[in-house]
Amino acid sequence: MISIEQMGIVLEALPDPVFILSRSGKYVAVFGGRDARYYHDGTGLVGQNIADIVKKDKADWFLQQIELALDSHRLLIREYELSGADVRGLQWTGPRKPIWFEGRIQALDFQVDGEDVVLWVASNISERHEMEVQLRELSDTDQLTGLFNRRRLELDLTLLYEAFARHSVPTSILMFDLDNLKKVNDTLGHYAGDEIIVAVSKVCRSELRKTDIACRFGGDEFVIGLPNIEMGQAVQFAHRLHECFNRELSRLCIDEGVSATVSIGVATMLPEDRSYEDTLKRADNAMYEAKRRGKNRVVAADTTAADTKSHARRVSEGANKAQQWEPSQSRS
Ligand SMILES: Nc1nc2c(ncn2[C@@H]2O[C@H](COP(=O)(O)OP(=O)(O)OP(=O)(O)O)[C@@H](O)[C@H]2O)c(=O)[nH]1
Repeated sequence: MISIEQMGIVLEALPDPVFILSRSGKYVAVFGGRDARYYHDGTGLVGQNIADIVKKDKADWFLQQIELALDSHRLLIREYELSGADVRGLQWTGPRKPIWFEGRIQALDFQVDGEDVVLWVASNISERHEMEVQLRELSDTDQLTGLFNRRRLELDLTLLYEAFARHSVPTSILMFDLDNLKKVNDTLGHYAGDEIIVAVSKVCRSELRKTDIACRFGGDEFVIGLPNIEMGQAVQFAHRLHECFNRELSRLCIDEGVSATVSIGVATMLPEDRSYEDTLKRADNAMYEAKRRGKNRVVAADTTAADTKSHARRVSEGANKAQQWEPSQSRS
């Protein structure tokens, strides 16, 4: 049999800190978690209330989890970030960086001072979390350019479409494709082609806002999502981008007779659109219209309601009617 004293030693030896917290957020007891490489010493928290030592939004979140665990009587598992600096009164001996925790929260079948209590085991999962973030970034990123890949674009455009449909946030899409990349590859080699793809993505990165989404759609095709941008602004932006592309690509000193340019199609989300794919399709059509008209240009898709309604028919007929932007059309 383990004695009460031995039980106390076992609790203190627990590698992860274990808190007993009351429904109102009082730290009733703290055990274990003594390794300062992973945890701050929490013994000073006993007797304090979470609402008095942690910022309000975080304290509210903790209280909510305690409530949930008590009401459901089921084990709750939650991940959260907390820094030593977030908690008033902690001794500054633990990790300097914010810690990612996995909290396991379980209701206990007894009360302390007339209050329900939970057991809260807090495990430091910072390394695992960092790895998960890196993995997520890798699975979202195109290897050659560092831009987002198609998978991530689809997720982000879905969110932009929801913001457009629910809150009427104007949103535009640019689709562009390199001109003559095959000839560059065939004449100057695949690395020269890669260089062009990378140069174009660098221009995207330097010209876009943080909230814009740039993606390599595949091969030599790219897509840019522009939240809060209406058609006129999108067309203006596309022209600016086009100039930057030309400037950058001409600096690459491609041999005479072999040069890469860019054809851009522009479309904006319309109330008739059922999903972002409708908008993307119009941008794609406009891009092919740019190719058809001789490449190296910007073409804006039709945006009038009548044109939009007949869009599907035009596409199925292969007519691809699109407008080329003239400065007078701009609505900056
Ligand atoms: N160097 C390089 N080439 C690629 C890459 N991905 C796709 N390509 C090439 O890009 C070309 C894309 O095909 P197309 O768009 O029909 O070729 P294009 O010469 O640009 O034709 P236009 O768009 O009509 O001007 C193909 O030759 C692909 O092999 C890549 O990652 N690196």
